Amino acid sequence: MTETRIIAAGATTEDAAVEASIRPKRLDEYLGQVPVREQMNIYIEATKRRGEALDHVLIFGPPGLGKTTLSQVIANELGVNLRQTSGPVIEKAGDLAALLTNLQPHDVLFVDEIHRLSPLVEEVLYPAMEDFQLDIMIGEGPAARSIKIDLPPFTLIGATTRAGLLTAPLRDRFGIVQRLEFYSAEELTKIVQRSAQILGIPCTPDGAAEIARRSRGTPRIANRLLRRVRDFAQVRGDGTITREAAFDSMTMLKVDPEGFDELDRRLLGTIIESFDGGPVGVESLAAALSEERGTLEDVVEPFLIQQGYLIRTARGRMATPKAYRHMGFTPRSKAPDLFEPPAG
Ligand SMILES: Nc1ncnc2c1ncn2[C@@H]1O[C@H](COP(=O)(O)OP(=O)(O)OP(=O)(O)O)[C@@H](O)[C@H]1O
Ligand SMILES: [Mg+2]
Repeated sequence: MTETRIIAAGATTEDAAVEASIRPKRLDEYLGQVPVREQMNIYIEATKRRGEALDHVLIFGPPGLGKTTLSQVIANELGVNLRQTSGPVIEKAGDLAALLTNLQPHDVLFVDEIHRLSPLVEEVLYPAMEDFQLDIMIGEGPAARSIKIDLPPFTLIGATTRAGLLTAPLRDRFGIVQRLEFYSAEELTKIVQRSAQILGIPCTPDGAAEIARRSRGTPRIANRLLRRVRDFAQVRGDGTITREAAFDSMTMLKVDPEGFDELDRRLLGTIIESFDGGPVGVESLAAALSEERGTLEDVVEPFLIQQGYLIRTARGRMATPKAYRHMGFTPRSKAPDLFEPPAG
């Protein structure tokens, strides 16, 4: 089950409790994501000087990379209120109207999972984003009429795991689009060190680096592994997270040196063993793994692709020679033609 993966990128309740204390609040605490940070710094500064609302921001990236955190950092740096909601929660146009009419000028409305807004709600959002105007129907039947309400200038920050899930008209209404990338081991080492310091966990640089290396490029996973390794270090050692403590506990947790967990390995193993290395369509793969297609696409594949273990071709997913070697197989000798047209 995805939910029980130690390195699952989704948030657990325990994460939520600890995240409150270690979540960065200012831009200079938001580590890594250098281009994003530099750009946002300029946009925020310029907006403040002009005394305007920041342009609407779309943030996309796999789970746990810092979308919610960035939206909070932006609101903090702007010195405005942040209202948080999510796509599936806004059921009716009226729900959105209630949220928008309660905003103070320049406030930020954060809509998580914005790709899950209903089409009706989206329609209402367009003029709100473009002209700060609400166009809503009140009443029903012959008595129905449309009214216009002026809104305070506000900033919509939308977050989604994949930009491709958004409708084009919605995507076009965001002036700023930021894509979060997986973090490097060096960046994650800094994140682990910062969290360890806040939580009062003694941790050597080597220990932090070992945790970082196995965190699948994801801060949420790094922070979670830090807490698990702390347990281990407290029970088996003197409480200090050393490289050995990190190494041993992660062996016990079955997080491999690449940060892959069981689902990553099952996915690569299945492509190699059951589908001869691919190409295999994502639906067949999901069925073979008894996982949802969305989980594979949003959570598992992005990191494997970024790390060069998996490629997407017109005909499906393929395991790379690197994947064969990691899984203990000999790579196939003949490189398949990647540009073969899709089978009829
Ligand atoms: N740039 C960063 N620097 C330091 N810590 C970070 C950074 N980004 C994220 N984190 C840490 O990782 C945790 C997860 O981040 P966050 O909740 O923002 O991810 P998300 O992208 O919103 O995930 P989801 O898709 O599940 O909503 C945060 O609590 C925070 O402590
Ligand atoms: Mg989030």
